[in-house]
Amino acid sequence: MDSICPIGLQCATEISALLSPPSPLQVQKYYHDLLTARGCSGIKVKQDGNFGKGLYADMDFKEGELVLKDPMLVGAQHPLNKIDCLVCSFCFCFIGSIELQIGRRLYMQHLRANESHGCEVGSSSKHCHEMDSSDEEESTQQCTSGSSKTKVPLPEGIVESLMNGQLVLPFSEKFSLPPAVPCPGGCGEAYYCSMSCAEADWGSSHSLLCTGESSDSARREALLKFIKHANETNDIFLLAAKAISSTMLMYRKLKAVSLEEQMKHNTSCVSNHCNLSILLEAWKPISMGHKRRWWDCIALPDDVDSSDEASFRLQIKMLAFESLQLLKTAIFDKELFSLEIYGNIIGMFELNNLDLVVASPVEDYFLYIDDLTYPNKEEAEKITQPVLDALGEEYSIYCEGTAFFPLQSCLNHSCCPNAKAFKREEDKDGQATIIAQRSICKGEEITISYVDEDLTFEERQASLADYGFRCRCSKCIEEEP
Ligand SMILES: C[S@@+](CC[C@H](N)C(=O)[O-])C[C@H]1O[C@@H](n2cnc3c(N)ncnc32)[C@H](O)[C@@H]1O
Repeated sequence: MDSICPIGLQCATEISALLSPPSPLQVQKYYHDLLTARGCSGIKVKQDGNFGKGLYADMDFKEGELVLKDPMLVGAQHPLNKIDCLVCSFCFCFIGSIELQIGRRLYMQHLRANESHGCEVGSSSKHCHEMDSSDEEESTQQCTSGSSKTKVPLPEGIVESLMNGQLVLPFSEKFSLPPAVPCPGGCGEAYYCSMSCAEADWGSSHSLLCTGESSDSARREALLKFIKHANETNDIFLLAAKAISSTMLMYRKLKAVSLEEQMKHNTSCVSNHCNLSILLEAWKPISMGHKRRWWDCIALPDDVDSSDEASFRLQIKMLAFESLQLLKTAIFDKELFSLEIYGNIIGMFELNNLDLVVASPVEDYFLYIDDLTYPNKEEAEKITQPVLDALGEEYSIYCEGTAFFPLQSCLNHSCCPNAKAFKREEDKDGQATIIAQRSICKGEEITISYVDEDLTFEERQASLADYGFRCRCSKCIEEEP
């Protein structure tokens, strides 16, 4: 990041500016502008409650009414889920064709059949919060999709024909998907539903994270090491890399605009102060999220004794340090993004993120075949039944990942909430969807439950400790022994 932080300086001013929380005025303006830009009416972000900022109703909502659809700021598909679902790396919609989705999944599973699936280090089950029980069941498929207990493999040639489009499944044209557009950088990892998604991703973060031929080879090597480390430890590092890359790229864009303006008006502003304000502008969307250092806020896993807490937290800090060193070699070589900042970005994801879930069209396809009548059904099933047998019980798997949503992350918790982050059939599109659980009056704070509302008082408080607070809602006060 040229001239923000010249080599030799320690970037102390910049680091402390990035770590300082935005002023209430800046917060108010950011969310006002965001809601206006999205044409989002009926809600407001306010900061005068007891728990920092919160989301408030600016109109009455009826029970079951949609309160908010919130597109993500930054999100990523879980690495293991990439085996099962080919989705646009920017908007996460399914791409290719029904045949490609199925053939690719069978092929990839075959390749991985003998590989062991490691568990993530330092990952928290909280990323699953706000899912209803049926979603939880579905989400476990990600870890079990390798199971071949009930599967009858298809011949390799058939799998290949599904992937290369030679074998067309009956009625699949009714479920057409956008063709897969490969990453313009040639990494072979990212695919898109359109050129506009490819360009948007390239401009917002992928140009710094692409491992394709067009990237410098030394950086590519470093990037591959960073990605491997994240895949083997915790994929939240990939999300942090996206957040940092998007800040760096936005800084460059804003700097270029500022230089152009200066040239136009024949003025000059090359001071560090000028660069710092551009940097803070680029950092603004990330600066707004509630943050704590990752190693301070991560929940202590059940199998770690409280007497070992200090060493566990140190281990997590070391893991973040390792990841940051790899990332620095790959995408920047100065000291701007310190361990403290990296820890705060990851901590922000830990405290705010929601599951990213997108429903698979493969499920709709097989349901359609099942609903056909004689003789179409019998004819179609001659071809589709062996495919279903090869896929096994989990014939359809959702795209799953984790994402930070700028407005949803303003919602405070209550054990008797008035809203819920539902994943309804029609809402499985990668956005956060907030639905009124009962009628909500204008002016009321909108709350969701971060944990299962049916847990006992003690269980709820134990789960909420992961978010760093004890709940004092009316239900908790009533139930407190
Ligand atoms: C997802 S954020 C919610 C927005 C947050 N209030 C902010 O200022 O950005 C979650 C954090 O808000 C605070 N919080 C949310 N609900 C709370 C509650 N019922 N009691 C105390 N703190 C709460 C906790 O610090 C929690 O880690």
